Amino acid sequence: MTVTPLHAPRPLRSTDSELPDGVRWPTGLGPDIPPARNPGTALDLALVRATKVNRSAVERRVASLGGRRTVKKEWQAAWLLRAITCMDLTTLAGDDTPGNVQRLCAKARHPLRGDIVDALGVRDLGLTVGAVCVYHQYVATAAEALKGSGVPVAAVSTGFPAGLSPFEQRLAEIHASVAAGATEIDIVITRAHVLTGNWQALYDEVRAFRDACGEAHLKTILGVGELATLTNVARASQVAMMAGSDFIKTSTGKETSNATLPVGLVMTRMIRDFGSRTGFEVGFKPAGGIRTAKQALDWLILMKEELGDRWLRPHLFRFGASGLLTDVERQLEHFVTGRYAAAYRQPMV
Ligand SMILES: O=C[C@H](O)COP(=O)(O)O
Repeated sequence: MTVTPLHAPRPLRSTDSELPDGVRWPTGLGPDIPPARNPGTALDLALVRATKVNRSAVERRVASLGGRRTVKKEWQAAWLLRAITCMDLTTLAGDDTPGNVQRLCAKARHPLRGDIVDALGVRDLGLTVGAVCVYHQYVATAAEALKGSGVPVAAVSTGFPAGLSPFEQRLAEIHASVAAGATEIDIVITRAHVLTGNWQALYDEVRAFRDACGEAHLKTILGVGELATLTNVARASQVAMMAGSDFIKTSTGKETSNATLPVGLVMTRMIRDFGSRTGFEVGFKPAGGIRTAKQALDWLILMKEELGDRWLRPHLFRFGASGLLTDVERQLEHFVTGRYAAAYRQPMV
């Protein structure tokens, strides 16, 4: 199959009618019904090898997205609230401590300052982020700090970020994080399997990680900045879904190039194609370098355009981001006060 920019443009305002009225919480999208879990399929090598991506077509389609929709004022505030609910609030730093993980979890429970929440009139929503994402070392700390909040703990795993530790060790890492309280596991693939076209090895690896996760949900990080071509990104996405991934995720945040819209377009097209062939809805998580509210809106527009409203919900969409909430909160403060605050007014930890 070839990825081409064939998606018909949609009118701007009419399709926004399912978005919230003013800053009142979006009720028009219906409840966030979890999708049936993707059990995976057999590896379809013929399909994988036949998949090719036309880079200039992808770039044209991405360029057209900016003009397709703009969200302003109260609509923008509502979309930004939505972005918060889809955020995997992340800390993956060498200097992480139990103290800053606990403070991050407090922020995850109450992502916006109380005065902004009240000014927006959204206190009764009990707004939280989608998850907190940490190294295995801090899973138990985060699980304890988030107890009773309904916010899940996600652990990066399997030798994150390079994914090159011994295979048994990578499996053991998943088991340990699940035992410590992680209900979402973000694994990294062996990029060499993609670069050498060893799709069977990639499939077997992701399948084994999925089995090790048990009930925990598996997010498969492709490390797109190290996969050389968009065709490889498309093929790796397919194999990851065939092997039973619940989500496919762009990046670790540690590569030179991380989440970009062209890569996002390719991966969402693969999700769409997998869904139409199997009936299973796979989630998408762009991660790495997403720092501004404007970027968040661009990603939400891409999701709405390419996959539809179900992918504007945390069951099927997450941002992996360590710094995004600061700017989102700043923009929401501007919306309610008309002034921009300094970033230190929205401390993360
Ligand atoms: O999975 C999440 C990423 O590591 C976050 O990357 P970031 O620090 O660039 O936001």
